[in-house]
Amino acid sequence: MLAAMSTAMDASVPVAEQEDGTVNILGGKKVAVVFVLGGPGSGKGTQCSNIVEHFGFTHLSAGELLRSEIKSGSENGTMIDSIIKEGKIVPSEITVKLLQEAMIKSENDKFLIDGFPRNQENRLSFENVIKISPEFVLFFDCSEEELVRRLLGRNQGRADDNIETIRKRFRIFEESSLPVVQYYDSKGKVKKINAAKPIPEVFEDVKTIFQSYGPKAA
Ligand SMILES: Nc1ncnc2c1ncn2[C@@H]1O[C@H](COP(=O)(O)OP(=O)(O)OP(=O)(O)O)[C@@H](O)[C@H]1O
Ligand SMILES: Nc1ccn([C@@H]2O[C@H](COP(=O)(O)O)[C@@H](O)[C@H]2O)c(=O)n1
Ligand SMILES: [Mg+2]
Repeated sequence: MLAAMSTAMDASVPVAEQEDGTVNILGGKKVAVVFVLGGPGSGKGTQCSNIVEHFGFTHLSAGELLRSEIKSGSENGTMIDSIIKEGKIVPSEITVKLLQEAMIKSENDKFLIDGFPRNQENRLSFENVIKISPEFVLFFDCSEEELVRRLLGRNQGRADDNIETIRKRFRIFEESSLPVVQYYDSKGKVKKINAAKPIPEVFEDVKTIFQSYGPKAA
């Protein structure tokens, strides 16, 4: 539902109310949000970079935001660090606040939210705080055997890319993240990609999905 309200960001931008009559964290500015999910190492970050380059989205990786929070020496840093090393999921209020700050700071109206929502608590917290429904969920599907190979070969110095934590991350993915994918699937919102193919071939399939968002502005 469009309403002629002014926003803090740009008074000329049309604003949208949610179904419950409340407005989103961007003062009601209409934005496109795509959640990007898939097992650890399925290529979410790799493909998000391609989507940013071709379609002008802003990429917000929940994992990256949490790692930056650790590096910044914030009061929650030590707690976040130990949760990530255990492959567990950080309390939603922390992650949603980081996403909220990043979205408010950005002037873009198209966001890829990578690695989120990781569980139903994440999903509900985003719905309640951010008040934006995703356009769709991009889901990268790949076998665990291939994912282990990729994660052990990633070499980016991540504290969770060791076989012990990788196994824990897979279990959390199955127990907590797949139910979120199933939830959105039941609403017809999941676009599943075969992520076992080489990177350029995966991107060909991704491109087909994003075609309607047009090329990145020059
Ligand atoms: N289709 C692919 N085929 C082979 N290797 C790939 C493919 N996609 C990504 N990779 C490689 O696999 C590793 C993991 O990719 P990436 O970091 O994009 O995954 P991710 O889903 O973001 O993982 P995480 O959830 O751990 O952040 C990287 O080294 C990347 O170069
Ligand atoms: N919504 C999220 C996303 C991530 N985490 C934690 O960060 C780790 C790394 O995430 P990547 O997406 O970069 O793989 C992940 O294993 C979680 O520990 C989180 O808690 N909540
Ligand atoms: Mg990633």
